[in-house]
Amino acid sequence: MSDAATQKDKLVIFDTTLRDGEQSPGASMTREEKIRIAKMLEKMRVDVIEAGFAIASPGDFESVRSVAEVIKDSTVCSLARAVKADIERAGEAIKPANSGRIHTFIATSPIHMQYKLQMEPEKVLEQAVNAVKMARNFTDNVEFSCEDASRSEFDFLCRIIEAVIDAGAGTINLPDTVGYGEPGEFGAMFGSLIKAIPNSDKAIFSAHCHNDLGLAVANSLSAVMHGARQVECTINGLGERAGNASLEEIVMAVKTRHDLMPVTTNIDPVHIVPTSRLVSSITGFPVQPNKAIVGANAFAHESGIHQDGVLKFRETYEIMKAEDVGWNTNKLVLGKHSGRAAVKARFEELGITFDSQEALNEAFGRFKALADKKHEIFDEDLQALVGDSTHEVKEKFSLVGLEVISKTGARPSATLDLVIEDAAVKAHAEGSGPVDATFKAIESVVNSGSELKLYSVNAVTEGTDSLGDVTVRLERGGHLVNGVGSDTDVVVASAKAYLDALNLLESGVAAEAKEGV
Ligand SMILES: CC(=O)SCCNC(=O)CCNC(=O)[C@H](O)C(C)(C)COP(=O)(O)OP(=O)(O)OC[C@H]1O[C@@H](n2cnc3c(N)ncnc32)[C@H](O)[C@@H]1OP(=O)(O)O
Ligand SMILES: CC(C)C(=O)C(=O)O
Ligand SMILES: [Mg+2]
Repeated sequence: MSDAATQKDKLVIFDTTLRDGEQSPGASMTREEKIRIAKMLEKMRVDVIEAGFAIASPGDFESVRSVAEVIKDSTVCSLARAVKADIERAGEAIKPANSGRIHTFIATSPIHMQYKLQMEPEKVLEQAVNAVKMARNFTDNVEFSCEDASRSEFDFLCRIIEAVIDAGAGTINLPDTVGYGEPGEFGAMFGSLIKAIPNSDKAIFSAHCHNDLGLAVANSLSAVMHGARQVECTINGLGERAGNASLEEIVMAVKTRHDLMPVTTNIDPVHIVPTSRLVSSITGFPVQPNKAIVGANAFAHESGIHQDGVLKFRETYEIMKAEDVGWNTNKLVLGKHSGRAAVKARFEELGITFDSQEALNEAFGRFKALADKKHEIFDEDLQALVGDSTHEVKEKFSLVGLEVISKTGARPSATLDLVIEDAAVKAHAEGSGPVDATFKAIESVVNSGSELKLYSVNAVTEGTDSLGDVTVRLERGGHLVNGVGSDTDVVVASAKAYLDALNLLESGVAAEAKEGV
């Protein structure tokens, strides 16, 4: 019986990212990559790291061996079929480990025994017992798995489990190999087996669930509620087909719902997000934004009502703390669903305050108009929004509408609807590009007599839907002005910046007054 068997409230976390996770098509890892991940798992205080399947290839043997050499605080494990060659190879690979485990398995379901193994149940039982005994020659930490346990017959499970415990297995793993289990039924299987098997108290029972029906975590938790004290899981739920149960979800579920599952893990959850990122970058498997715990949106709120709640009292909409699992902070994403409370709070964080409710309302109106055009409003967008509205300048010229035609092989043209001193004016011109055509069209009706000294455009945030921030510097009679304009359409932003500069010229505002724009 292993130590953990004596700690009834300790849940052993067995990570199989490096073995079952690696079985995801396309997720193969090199020895160095496995070592990097193993070190993070050790830092996170994972109890058992299944580092590979030593017989699979010389490379996998080396990986398991190297992980066994460098990892000091976690148990390092290799998988092995219930055959001599596999067990010897696994034993050799884990030899350098401070604490090494051999995990041997054989299928116990009628369908696997008949069609895959082509073995009679009695032969399977005999081979399982021999495998466990053989493994015990290398280590006293032996785990035995009844592959496809959820489709196996209860009486046969009872017989084989009792026999392998007697043969020296300290952990009995019951995998839902094909993700067929349902939480009620899967959990009940644990409860019934633990009750029925006379020597069940000599071993830790373990759940290993796959996600074919999206039930891997639910099945694992149900097993825990029925007596399982080890769960096998992977970072980001990586694994064969639809994946394995995700480590981060199980650990945080057990922690958050301790009222329902009175068990504790050794895991330090603050390393969860960095480990998730490392696994994702090594395997090239991205984490979906809405993935629990480690997805980019897991602690992000865009809705005004939620943001208002979180600002007043975080727990209104958060059951965990972002910082506890390794995020810097939770995130109030500003977008079209946001309300005044979140927008005002963000402005204040940027050092922008409003003298009156009207001023806030005006900025908020501009924010909503921009949010209708852009998915996410970033800090730079907010700064540009306010910058766009802070000059105390008489608006002699303003833009109503703009149409540009830009066709390959044809000269671009721009048609603008302007208001000049309260009168509607149409302007049209061609140019060497759409911006040039726009500026020429404005000049065709304004005749400002100014000279363009500088034109610059910046995408102030990332992404193709980002806000274009344009600066236009005009000079007339030694008088320099910097006009600015922001829009998701850079030609519109350019027209706004040009008209802003003309308004500044008309108002006599000097460029120095707006330096730093
Ligand atoms: C549910 C799981 O995740 S199980 C783990 C799955 N992971 C892997 O298979 C990855 C690594 N595997 C490999 O590299 C290879 O399959 C190896 C090296 C293990 C075996 O390769 P091969 O000898 O060429 O056999 P192959 O893979 O074609 O077939 C598997 C053989 O193992 C037998 N077998 C399968 N499971 C077991 C078991 N647990 N115990 C004993 N024999 C088993 C099969 O019946 C089959 O035997 P047969 O060749 O007599 O028909
Ligand atoms: C080898 C076993 C534990 C396995 O991965 C499974 O049955 O899914
Ligand atoms: Mg598996």
